[in-house]
Amino acid sequence: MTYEFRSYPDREMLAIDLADQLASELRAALSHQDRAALAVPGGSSPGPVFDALCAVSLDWDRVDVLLTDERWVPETSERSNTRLLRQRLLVNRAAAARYLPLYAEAPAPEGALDALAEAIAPALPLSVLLLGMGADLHTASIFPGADRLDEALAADAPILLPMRAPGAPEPRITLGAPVLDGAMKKHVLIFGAEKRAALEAAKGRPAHEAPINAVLTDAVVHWAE
Ligand SMILES: O=C1O[C@H](COP(=O)(O)O)[C@@H](O)[C@H](O)[C@H]1O
Repeated sequence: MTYEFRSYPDREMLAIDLADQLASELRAALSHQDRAALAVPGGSSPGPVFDALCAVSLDWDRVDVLLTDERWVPETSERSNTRLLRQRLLVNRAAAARYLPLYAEAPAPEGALDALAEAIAPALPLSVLLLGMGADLHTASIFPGADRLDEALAADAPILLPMRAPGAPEPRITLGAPVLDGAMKKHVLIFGAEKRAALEAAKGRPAHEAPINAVLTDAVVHWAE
């Protein structure tokens, strides 16, 4: 597993530069295919990247945008990744993109899983993927110790899986590792010394202990303090 590690002087420069790279890769994908699919994380890290990316000029109406994972909470919740996306990415020029949701009103992810996966399937493979990572080495909602970890990491994992984990306060829904790993371009966004050290310490560990390792081959990791 080899990945490139890019260190930036600060988070603002990282956000601008990374948004620029994502935009270039989307443009390149759109130059030889009708539509491109962009998958992005939720959580606390990607907001500034979204702020820069939503303003770039590209054929957004030919871009499908989806989350890598969602917390099973309504959009009114502060913890909703969809809410973040609607506020910070699906605005400005990027408002023209087609959004493929990872949440529907149902008491649990199992109640909406098939319909959500069916809508995503035609947009695959992902053209451009941006992932986040927790200090526990989870990525998307593939957590160490999660109930369906083995299933999510398997070569024949479904597109979408429900997930429950000790480190996650609510049920989750997540893209499976093969869909993530199969993206044409892969980027991981991490901030802070703790995550950098965790990623370094993850080298050589099996993916069920360090899920991030399932998606790192040929990825670019973007880091700032
Ligand atoms: O819960 C989640 O966590 C990860 C990492 O989030 P961060 O707040 O540490 O940046 C995120 O990538 C994922 O999409 C989200 O659901």
